[in-house]
Amino acid sequence: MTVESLPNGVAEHSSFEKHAEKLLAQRVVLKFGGTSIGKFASQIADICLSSLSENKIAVICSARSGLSKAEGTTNRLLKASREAAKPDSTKCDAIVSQILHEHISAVHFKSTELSQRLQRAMTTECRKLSNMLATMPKNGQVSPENEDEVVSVGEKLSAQFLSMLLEDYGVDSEYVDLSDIIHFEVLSGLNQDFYQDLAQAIGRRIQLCGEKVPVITGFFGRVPGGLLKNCGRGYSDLCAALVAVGLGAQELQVWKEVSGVYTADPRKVPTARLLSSIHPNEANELTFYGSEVIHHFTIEQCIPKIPIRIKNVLEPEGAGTIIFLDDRAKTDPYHHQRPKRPTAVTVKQQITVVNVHSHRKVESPEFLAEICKILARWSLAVNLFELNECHVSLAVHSKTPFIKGAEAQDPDDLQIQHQDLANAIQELKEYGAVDVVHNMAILSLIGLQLKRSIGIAGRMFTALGDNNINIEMISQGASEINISCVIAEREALRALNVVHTDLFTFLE
Ligand SMILES: Nc1ncnc2c1ncn2[C@@H]1O[C@H](COP(=O)(O)OP(=O)(O)O)[C@@H](O)[C@H]1O
Ligand SMILES: N[C@@H](CC(=O)OP(=O)(O)O)C(=O)O
Repeated sequence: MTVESLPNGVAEHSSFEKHAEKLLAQRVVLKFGGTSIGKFASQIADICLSSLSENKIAVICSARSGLSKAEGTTNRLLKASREAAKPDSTKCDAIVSQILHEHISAVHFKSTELSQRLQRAMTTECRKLSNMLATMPKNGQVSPENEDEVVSVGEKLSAQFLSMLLEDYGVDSEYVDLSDIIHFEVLSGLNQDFYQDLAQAIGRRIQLCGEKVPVITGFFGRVPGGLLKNCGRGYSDLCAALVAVGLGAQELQVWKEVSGVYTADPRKVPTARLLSSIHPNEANELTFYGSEVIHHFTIEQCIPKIPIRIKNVLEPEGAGTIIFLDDRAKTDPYHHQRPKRPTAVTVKQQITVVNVHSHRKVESPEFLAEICKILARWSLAVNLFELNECHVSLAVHSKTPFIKGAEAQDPDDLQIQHQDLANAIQELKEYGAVDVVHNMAILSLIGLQLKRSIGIAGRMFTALGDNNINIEMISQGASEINISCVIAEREALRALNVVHTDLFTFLE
């Protein structure tokens, strides 16, 4: 229909134009986390409706969690896959029944027909899961491919749920399963070419939905070597980024239960302030050093093309925090002359410090090379590294650092990681005297402005010293936007508040 063919005057014309604009407009991609889907499904439906009135949208879902991620569907599925690999396990059916029961009890639709359709679809999905678990090899090992296939059921269930919920709200929607989207050749591993091809494949698949709102699994496969193994938990953020790139979206919105990125974790620092924007490098550094607001692969994929906005499902009208390249300097000529201050402070707990004093039986370069080889052999990710020719101090996280939501990991995994650390320490002893200090934390001050400011590090260390907080190790310079130090874990919360008060509240 053309504008001229519209039967009546201006009102129709403007509503037509609005419709045409919407058709031509780039999409907004909305990603919802598992706990939000578990606790706030009706708010999510309202958010989608409100966004739809202005934009074309695409929706990505993580697997449903009840009250916490630790008790969420993904954790239950991981447990089921481990159980299925045992020769004598009898627990799989009970886990699958519990997952199905939790999903079915969350369905409170107006339409009985839709409720029944969804219940049937979810029952079929869980029956397929049971069969899959029953036929898995019983050799105590779960292959990455089998683990992925089991875990993907979480996102399949939640995306089907949300798609039908939107239907129940009168929105024409389509469930999109990306668990078998990879049908192109993966030539050399999961590099940027792979992610580019994947984003294009995802974009093509979603375009098939036409005018329907795509509700997409936050899980994509079949990833060579496994999605979980390659990307870790929190992969739905990455999936959302690829959807956004594949669609050339105008913005990726990651909806959470916090209003955005704050100057410190708002659950730990009551005076923390919401940041209206944050540079991608700062956001990545925050994620790595304990403020896991978003999986860092997400940022890598979206930036510089697509801005990411963190928003709160419980406060949808808030602007949230935008993660994008810093153009404040362009729009605000006085930006660089203002008092230099850090952007945020964060703390990473469960750190072990390992000090190795060389017994000088090998030359210094060999000593350092051997230490690095041992760390690589036991897959230990070192958060801080301090060295001179015959002494090395390492701050190691007892959990794999890039895993968002690592606190939700299974105790078995943690046991393996502790064992890896113990094995590494044993090998390090061949090269020197080793002492190990457990129960430490890394406190990090983060900000692009740090490289241009004088005296901030001194001020941070003085604030800690004035409050009798002992500093075990200092790192400044490896990253020019981060000043970190190691302190006792029992002081972590107090240190965070002390530094926040001194550098964010008083440094105005
Ligand atoms: N600087 C920070 N700004 C905002 N949230 C932070 C920060 N540091 C840590 N967090 C924590 O990150 C979490 C992110 O929100 P949440 O909705 O709980 O995550 P998810 O969607 O992964 O379940 C919150 O628990 C919050 O306390
Ligand atoms: N369900 C997956 C993926 C994910 O991203 O979860 P969430 O969006 O709830 O953090 C996990 O638990 O890791």
